[in-house]
Amino acid sequence: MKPGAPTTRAKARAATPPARAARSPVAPSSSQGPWPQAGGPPRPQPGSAEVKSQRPEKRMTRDDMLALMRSGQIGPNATPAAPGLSRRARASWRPAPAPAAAAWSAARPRPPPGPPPSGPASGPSRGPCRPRPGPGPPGHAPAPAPTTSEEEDDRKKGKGVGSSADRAGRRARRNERATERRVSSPMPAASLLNEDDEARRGRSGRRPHHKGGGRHAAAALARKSHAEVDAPISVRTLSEALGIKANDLLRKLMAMGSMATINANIDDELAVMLAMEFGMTLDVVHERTAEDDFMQAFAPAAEADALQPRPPVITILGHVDHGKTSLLDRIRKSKVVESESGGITQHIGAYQVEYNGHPITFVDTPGHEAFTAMRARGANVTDIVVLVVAADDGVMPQTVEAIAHAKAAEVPIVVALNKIDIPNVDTAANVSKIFGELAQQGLNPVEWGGDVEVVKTSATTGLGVSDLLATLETIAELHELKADPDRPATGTCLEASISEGRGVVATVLVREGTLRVGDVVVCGDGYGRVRALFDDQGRSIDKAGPSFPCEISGLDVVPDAGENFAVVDDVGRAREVAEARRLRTRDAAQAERQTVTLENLYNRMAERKVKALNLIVKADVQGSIEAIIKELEKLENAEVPIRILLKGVGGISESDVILADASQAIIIGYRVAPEDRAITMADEKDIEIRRYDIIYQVTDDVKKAVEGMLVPEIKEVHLGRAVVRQVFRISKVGAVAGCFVTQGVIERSAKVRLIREGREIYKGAIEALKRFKDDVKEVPQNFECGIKITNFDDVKSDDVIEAYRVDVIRRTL
Ligand SMILES: Nc1nc2c(ncn2[C@@H]2O[C@H](COP(=O)(O)OP(=O)(O)OP(=O)(O)O)[C@@H](O)[C@H]2O)c(=O)[nH]1
Repeated sequence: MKPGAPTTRAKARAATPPARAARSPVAPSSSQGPWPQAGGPPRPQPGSAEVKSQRPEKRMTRDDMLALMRSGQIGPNATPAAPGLSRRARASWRPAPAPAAAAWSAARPRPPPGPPPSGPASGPSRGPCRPRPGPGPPGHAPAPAPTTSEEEDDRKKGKGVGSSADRAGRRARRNERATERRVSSPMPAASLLNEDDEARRGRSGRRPHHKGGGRHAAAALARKSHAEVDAPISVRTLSEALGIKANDLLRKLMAMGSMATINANIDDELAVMLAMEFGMTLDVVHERTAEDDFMQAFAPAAEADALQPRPPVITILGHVDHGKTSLLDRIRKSKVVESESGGITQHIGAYQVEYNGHPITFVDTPGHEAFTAMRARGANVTDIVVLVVAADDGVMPQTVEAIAHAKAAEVPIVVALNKIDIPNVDTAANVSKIFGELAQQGLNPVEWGGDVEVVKTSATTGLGVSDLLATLETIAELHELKADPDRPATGTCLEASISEGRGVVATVLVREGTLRVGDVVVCGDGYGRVRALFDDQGRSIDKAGPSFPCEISGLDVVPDAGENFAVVDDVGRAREVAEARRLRTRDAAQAERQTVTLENLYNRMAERKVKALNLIVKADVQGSIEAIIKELEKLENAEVPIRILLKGVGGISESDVILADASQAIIIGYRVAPEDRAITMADEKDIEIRRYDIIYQVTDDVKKAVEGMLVPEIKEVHLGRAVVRQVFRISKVGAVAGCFVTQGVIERSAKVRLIREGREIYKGAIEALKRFKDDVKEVPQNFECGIKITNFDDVKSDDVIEAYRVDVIRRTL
């Protein structure tokens, strides 16, 4: 990547809506003293109410800017009389919130006219930023304005606070810190130039002439070659930032194939390109969002000293029925497997066990193919994977898949060769066959000179289980797993659901820090204060440290499994992050809907003729929904699309029934019950609510329903042929063909086709089939018979009657 090229993160930031309104104000230092005003009202004093609502009141116009430049207050020749004029102050008529950047001359030498800077322009050349520090990393009090202590120190030490050199130095330091806090798009125009452009510019020292850039481009070059603009960028704000008439920008945009209006927002990249067209570099400044601050919580611990050993997180993976739950059961000496519906693990479970006085965390993931996504998550939170392979079955498709997940997570794998108690499986031949299968998947057993430990186990007898634990302990020790228990907790949501009486309950795995009752957490789109914490045995606990799995209640909405969570320092900030996320989720969903509408307009019109199976899926936990959806995806077919109109965690409500009624949908309740009113309404409206607690029953039923809706296949089966030898005309009956069956059989119920001179004359049914005077059901080859064709009397000698049957074949998926 070219230095300074836009990064994915920058793009993501660009897409992040600013959360300005709720941002914490910056408390100005008491030592700042009087501040030069840019013609605006007096600067508010620290702690005053005015400080708390510092928003731009008026954007600076180009004329304003020119007036300031003329007066010498800003610009390259700014006089020391206006040394502290902030960029914000330059850009808007409003009180400066805090001591800002020094004049251009102090903090950022103004780039000379001519070629814009090439290479990374994200360094000092990005220049001063307005001081708008974020509220600090989650879990911490908002950082004080960083200038305060230094200035106070200087003041106390009697340093020449008033000397302009000192002031400039301090301001430069402040600017550096402020730049670190600021989220600025590292997307200088120079980075978007292609090599040719750069080469051309390098040779000539000037930007190539752009047709249409015109006089204003030249003027811009003469005025300045670099600008900053706050996101979101409208044509108007860009025009003000660049000092180029909005009409010129609009014309240029049109030439670039983009229609816009003066108030339309344009994206960062386009703005940077537009600035380039006028020979300028542009930095897009994004207000630091609550999300940006929130994400800091996941940064690795800064202090190595703070790290302490933590329990390993071990995930059990493997093919269905190879004994994962039984093995974990044996390890826990509990009986989880007996409580599972249909004997299949349906949810992710996480447990902590003690071995040799050390805790080990186990994550049990279901082995059913439908739970691939869940398993993937399991592999991603884990330190070590135990791959359970049944000794009587060997490496199976989901074993291979599990290996892929473990490899993707780059974690060590220990193989538990389970069910070794089954007679005749612990033979050299069988074991070496399985070793071969493992080696084929890149897991070379230690016994074969590789590095993968294979431990023979029996969940039934307990054989080898302690060897397995000892192996895991050794590997964990080798990896020196550590975490900082003293920082605000972060971790992963493994599962979440709504529980009656407890509200949203999430199973989380703490990765760093310590989670406590009363902590405010953000998890996915949800937030809330942790009302209660429970361990894997359902016991109430006060806190959960690193690698500890626990259930939390108190979130306001059900987060998606796999979402990260972090503790933040107050509910307001948590709400801000969660609400911004929900907004983005909604916008994304809306954008998706719109895209579908536009892109598939014709398809959709055609679709109206197509039958579809509409479903509403309600389930106990998010993971179940994912699993059901994944299974249903396998039933996808062009003829009967399966439309999941609504999917959600929780019981079946009246509104679900209303939706089902309006859309002729079937409601699928997976391990949830309908509310009483929903049952009554469903009865009234004849809506089908189908309840399940085993996943394959859902898919079996949906499959049958889809198959029932497929247009059946119609197949003609030839039965026989008869030649008309003579025609009998009988009053009140009509023409009866006296025939000889030349091939096959003529059945009374058959359909017939009358062929004359090789051409089909008529297609119909047999009204009567007789042998002599008797009605018969069929007449075989080489026999004579009388055939009366329904509603057809134009039969002639030598006509051929072909009999056939129409089979309607139900289609399957
Ligand atoms: N003989 C024998 N049977 C075992 C052993 N381990 C598990 N089983 C049996 O194998 C079957 C499946 O065991 P589970 O523990 O449910 O298997 P699982 O891999 O967790 O299955 P899913 O949760 O469906 O993925 C059960 O009937 C167990 O009793 C073992 O070591 N020996």
